[in-house]
Amino acid sequence: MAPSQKRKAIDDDFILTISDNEDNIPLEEEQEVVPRKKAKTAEQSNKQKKKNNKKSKKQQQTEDDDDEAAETKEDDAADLGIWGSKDEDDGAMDTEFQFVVDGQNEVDAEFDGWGFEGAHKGGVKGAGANGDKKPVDIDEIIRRRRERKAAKEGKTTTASKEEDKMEVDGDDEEEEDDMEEIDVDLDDDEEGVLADDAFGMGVGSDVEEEEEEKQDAKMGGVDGEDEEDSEGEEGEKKEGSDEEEEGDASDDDSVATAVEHPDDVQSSDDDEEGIDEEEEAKMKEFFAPEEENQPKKKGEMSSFQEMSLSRPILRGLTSVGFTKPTPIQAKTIPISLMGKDVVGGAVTGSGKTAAFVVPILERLLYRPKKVPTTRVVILTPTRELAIQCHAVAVKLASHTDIKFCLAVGGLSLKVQEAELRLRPDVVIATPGRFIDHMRNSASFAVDTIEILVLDEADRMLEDGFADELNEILTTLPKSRQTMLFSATMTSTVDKLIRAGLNKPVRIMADSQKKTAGTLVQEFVRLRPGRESKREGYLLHICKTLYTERVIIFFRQKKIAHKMRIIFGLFGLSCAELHGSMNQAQRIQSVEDFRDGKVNFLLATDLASRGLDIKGVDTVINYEAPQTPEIYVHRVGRTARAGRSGTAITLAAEPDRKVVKAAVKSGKSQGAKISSRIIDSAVADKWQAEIDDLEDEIEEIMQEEKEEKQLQNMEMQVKKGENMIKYEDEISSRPKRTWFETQEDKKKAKAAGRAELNGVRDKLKSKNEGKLSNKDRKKLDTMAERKQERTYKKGSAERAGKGAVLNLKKVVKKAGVKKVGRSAGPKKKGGNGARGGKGKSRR
Ligand SMILES: Nc1ncnc2c1ncn2[C@@H]1O[C@H](COP(=O)(O)OP(=O)(O)OP(=O)(O)O)[C@@H](O)[C@H]1O
Repeated sequence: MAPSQKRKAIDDDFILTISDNEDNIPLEEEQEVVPRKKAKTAEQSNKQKKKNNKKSKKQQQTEDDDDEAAETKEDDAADLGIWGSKDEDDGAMDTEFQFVVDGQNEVDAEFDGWGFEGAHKGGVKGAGANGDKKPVDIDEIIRRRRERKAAKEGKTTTASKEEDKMEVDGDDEEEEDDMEEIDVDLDDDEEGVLADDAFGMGVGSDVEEEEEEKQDAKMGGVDGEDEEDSEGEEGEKKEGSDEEEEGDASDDDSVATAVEHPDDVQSSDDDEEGIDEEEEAKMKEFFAPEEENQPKKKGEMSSFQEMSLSRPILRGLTSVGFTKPTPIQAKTIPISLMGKDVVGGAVTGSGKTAAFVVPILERLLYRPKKVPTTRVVILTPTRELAIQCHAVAVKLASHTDIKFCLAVGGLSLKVQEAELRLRPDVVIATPGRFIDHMRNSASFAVDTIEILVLDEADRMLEDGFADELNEILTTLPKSRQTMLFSATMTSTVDKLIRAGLNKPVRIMADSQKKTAGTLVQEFVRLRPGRESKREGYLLHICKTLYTERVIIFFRQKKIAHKMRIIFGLFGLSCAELHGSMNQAQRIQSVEDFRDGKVNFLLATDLASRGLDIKGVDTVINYEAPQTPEIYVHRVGRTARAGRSGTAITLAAEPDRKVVKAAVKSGKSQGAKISSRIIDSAVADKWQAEIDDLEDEIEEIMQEEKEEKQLQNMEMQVKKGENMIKYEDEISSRPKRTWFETQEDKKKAKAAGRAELNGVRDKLKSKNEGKLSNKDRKKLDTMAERKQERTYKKGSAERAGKGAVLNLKKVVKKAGVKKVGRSAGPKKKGGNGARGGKGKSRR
């Protein structure tokens, strides 16, 4: 178990390494590397390194070996600084900070972004080989149907009828709206940000609808019934025994089910708005003093060379084209090298991964090597993210002998067990699979872990992961260094306590920014009653406006899949990415999109966090996500690393709350926000085209279902045969155990859903376990939205007076009744992992 030694007090001048074993020197060019003892000696080694590093030619010019030049450079750096010349160091990214994105001479010729090699090597399951489930190919179904149809009609054409039609339509369309893009001030009033009539402000809030409300409430089933549509985010719950048998068992066991919408319910950004005195005091107590995260001199760390990094690490950085640290890297690397706990936040696409990977690698260079030992664990909420993080780490460590193991669900347990037996230095995992190995892989021990990283930490600290995280945190040695990162990093102490941090240094780069400065945010307003035309709007956008390198986010798998069929029918090349797919399919989709084989990636929030796919030009939100935080992550898939990008959100009434928050936050940071007007007639025309295909869509779904059933049957037969053939071996395998019962798992899943969707339980807890009529109404509106019943008429409208009257009434009402802005229910304190009781392990 955990070694009992306590973390020593840290001398600022002394940079901790994983080991102080001086016999251990990095793999290559020994003479180049000076094992670090004191920061002062590192300065000398820097000079040596710089000499040998062609990459740093520029710096070399200014910082030659003589002290004078070095001083001049230091002054220059202090003037410019990564935080800008004029600023007081407020943590914001220098507006002049430039990512050096492409064209670096020494970037590995083969380097083309992060790949999924790790997953392929890790024995990705369900790839269609060895009798595994093959994906059912929608395009193939569409093609077959067309061929059949053509044969029936005596035609030989395989071209899409719809395509032809659209070509005819195309011309007038271009002339129509087309895309009157204007910079509209969405902030029509102080309070509202959006106009009173924006996004159907009145719809769904009319008292006269109470009757209907009750009626709807009787329909019930807002929760439960949605299980099937549930969102797959981490999807690790069923791992372990099930996974091995099922192959892709964890695909539908999501934590993050999209069920409810936070419309009119406090969102978490409300929670965090305005830190009260109590919280401030807690923060002061919890975090290390502010000065500890300040570099000694401004601009001190404006290059990697100045961070005393060893040559193999510098070479790794060079090989991926990182010449200059981003602000979060510049701030985090020196502090992390000291062994301090870190809570880090920086805008999406600003290089957080390297911010924690680089210091880890640097420290590992000096580890004792006689006995291979696993010292580092990096946990992420999704498999794709872990695979990507593994790729980044492997690439950055390409000039070292550091070993990695990728331990995520959906990849072969056996391969991972074999790798873990060799005690790799770093394990990159999703929580479920990590626990599985902790409990069931005999040769894997965690009592040697010295560093733990939680990537997308705010997500990991949510209720859905609570049990898993507690299990991990209480098992890992308490003396570890812990680092948390996210673009939406919470500073709320009660939440952070869970992570078992020890006086963490809080590093918030780009603190005033929530989205990248290079991002343009567009909103397409769907007025009341037009929500049912969403598909038409989307198709119009994808056919005529944003036609390549587009990720489209959906809240439900079901809708994403339907849209995938529609896209196929309209000749748009696309791939899906959600929790109903097995791991091989998920990886295939990302690869197809990354490699440009398809233009559109139709994804759920499984893909909203962390994915770094080069050259994504556009993110489309088919509807607003559940929370402003998820919005930030979704739109952060584009405009990364200094590149430009556009996010476009279809915003109807149910999206109002999140859109409002996004606009408000965007405006406050001076983001580029505009309203895109799309002629409703055009959207209607596309919608009509889609509606005409409704039967065909149904039939395709049916055909797909039958094909899947057939495949399942074949798999069952194969499984049965294997059972007979290898009965002895299979029955002699020790049964894998899990720390949670099925019941616990269900609860955790429900908690995850509630936290992500953030609504029903909060509402209930507000009112002693009961839902008020008003709250029920909100939930019903959400349920209605889910059922795709799109617009509910008010009594005025039913009486033929039109929606306007309704709206007026609401506006009038709003004038009388001031809507309060409460801080929202405060969550109780965390579990305190350090002091928490660990469940006994086998
Ligand atoms: N120092 C650097 N110089 C140039 N490019 C960099 C540097 N550091 C990171 N990048 C690039 O920036 C991109 C984003 O990095 P990364 O994925 O780590 O961002 P992130 O902050 O973790 O984003 P998210 O919050 O979305 O997870 C990557 O493509 C990476 O290659």
